[in-house]
Amino acid sequence: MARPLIQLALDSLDKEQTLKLAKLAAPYVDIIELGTPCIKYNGLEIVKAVRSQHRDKLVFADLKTMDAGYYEAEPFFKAGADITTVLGTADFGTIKGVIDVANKYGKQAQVDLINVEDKAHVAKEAARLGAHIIGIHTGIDQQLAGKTPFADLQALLSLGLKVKVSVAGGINQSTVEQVAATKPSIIVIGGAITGAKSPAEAARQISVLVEAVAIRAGA
Ligand SMILES: O=C([C@H](O)CO)[C@H](O)[C@H](O)COP(=O)(O)O
Repeated sequence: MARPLIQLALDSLDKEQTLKLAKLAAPYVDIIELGTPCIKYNGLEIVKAVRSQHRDKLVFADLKTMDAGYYEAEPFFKAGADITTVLGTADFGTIKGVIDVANKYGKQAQVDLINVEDKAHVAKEAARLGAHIIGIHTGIDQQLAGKTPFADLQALLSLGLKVKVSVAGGINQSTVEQVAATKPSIIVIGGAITGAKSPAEAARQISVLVEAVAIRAGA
């Protein structure tokens, strides 16, 4: 089995701290995400900086677009982002706009199902519109209320849509094997790496755990 890609989520407002964390964890991750707080604070410049420092990684701009999809996402693709996000709670016209502009640049649009009531309906429609990735996402505030993404991930995967599936929401060294075993395309890890005493070691541990699950599944 091809292992899921590992996405490092960077949610700090501090540009230097963001670049430092990206550098420390880069050897162990496939995708570097500029999280929504980071993108709102630092804008296009942080995308350009990460793009130029990590030519071999996918750069993810977590715009969480809610309106004017094509118009909002285009400058981020031009700046070097490979993937941008649009909210599943947005109008399908907005979602289509982000998909269209992603296709124009040979990039990818991710539909984030955070706070979406009928996830199956939105996921099916997003897939029909040509979304490249659909994301199950338990947000930071939802995590504080004790929620996890695991049941929603199973439900989305069981739809069998022809689209990549990403999962985010408080995943750490204790839960990443259980998540990897369900075979999502992308596993997002934020706080478990960025909040660790040694972010590089935490990222290394996670990559070893994900690799081990893939090897066991292929055996
Ligand atoms: O997308 C995120 C959040 O909504 C803030 O924008 C996080 O990057 C995502 O949840 C991953 O971080 P962890 O939950 O800390 O793993």
